[in-house]
Amino acid sequence: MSSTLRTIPRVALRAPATAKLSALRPAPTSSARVLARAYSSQQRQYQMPRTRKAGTGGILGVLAAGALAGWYFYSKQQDETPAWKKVNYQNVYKDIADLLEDENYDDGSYGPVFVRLAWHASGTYDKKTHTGGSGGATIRHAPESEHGANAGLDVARRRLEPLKQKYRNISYGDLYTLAGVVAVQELGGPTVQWRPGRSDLQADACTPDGRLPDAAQGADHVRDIFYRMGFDDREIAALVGAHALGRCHTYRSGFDGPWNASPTAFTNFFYTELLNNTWVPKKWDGPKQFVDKQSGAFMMLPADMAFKTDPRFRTYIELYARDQDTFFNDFSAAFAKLLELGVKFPEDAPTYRFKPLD
Ligand code: HEM
Repeated sequence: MSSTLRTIPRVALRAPATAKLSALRPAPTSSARVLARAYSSQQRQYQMPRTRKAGTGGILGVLAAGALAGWYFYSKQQDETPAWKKVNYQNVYKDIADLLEDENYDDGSYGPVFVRLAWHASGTYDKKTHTGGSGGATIRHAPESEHGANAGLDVARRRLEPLKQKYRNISYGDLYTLAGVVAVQELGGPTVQWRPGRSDLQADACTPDGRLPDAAQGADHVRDIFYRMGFDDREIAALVGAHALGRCHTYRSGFDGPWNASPTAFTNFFYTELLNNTWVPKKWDGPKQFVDKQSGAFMMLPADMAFKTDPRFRTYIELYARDQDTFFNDFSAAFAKLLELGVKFPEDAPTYRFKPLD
């Protein structure tokens, strides 16, 4: 077969099919010219699609190559962008806000338990060793997740988990702290500055048990715990005002009941209730706690009572009870500081102050 091919002249091999056909063309009489035109137009009709096909294919090829190159450079650039920069935090804020309400949970809101999650994720910080804090989100790992003080916070983490799946570039540390900010703001509290850029750590970075306050103790213990984090008396007194929110659960901490009648509204009621009520020990077989003498419906922890009895704390309790704006300002600053304890933020991490939703 190959030898047969070799015997055929190269010109014949290269000659287009049209060349052979033109050799068969009749003499150019006028009718023949018509025929020839018809023939050549037939040829054009036959050839044109081939030409057009090749052109479209070429353009498509160039476009595809361009798109491919564009995609390559885009994805390369995306890969080099740190994960925290790929998240739209305003959208996360909105999605967290949408998770707050649930008429079947507690008093109808996950807000209080989100605030507690943000606080317990952050309140493990030790300024001497620079360990703990919200940076690594170690609160989600055992043994830290199992520390007595963290009982019940799995509920908050589970509620937030779908958002971690939705925004896979957000760190748990950013998600948990932002949830605290959203809850404070959406329940009517002050706006709170917040920065992203925390990087999650593994279980080996868990902090030892005992870094969070023990509710059964008094002012000295409370100071030891909060001074270790780097707070002063005024900041401590402002932070504990978060006990306007939520309630104690016997099946979590052993204590029982809300601090006031509006546990899903961020107010200065912790201070007004603490000062204006007479608090008596609750008669029950649970841990020592106090209830208001009048109705017995509201409670105070022994550690809460220390803010009334300790003279230095009491100054601030009185200030915040009569001046909600000052409380809001001080709480906002102290809470923002709490959420950032020990976190090494990227230099270009922006500071957000989200607008509360309507
Ligand atoms: C003196 C220091 C503190 C002590 C001893 C303390 C103790 C407690 C205890 C025992 C509970 C009940 C937990 C349960 O049974 O579910 C609780 C709830 C709560 N704590 Fe504190 N806490 C302190 C400071 C703080 C701070 C600084 C914040 C926030 C800035 C905070 C926010 C909350 C919130 C919002 C709840 C309600 C949680 C819910 O409703 O699920 N606490 N706290």
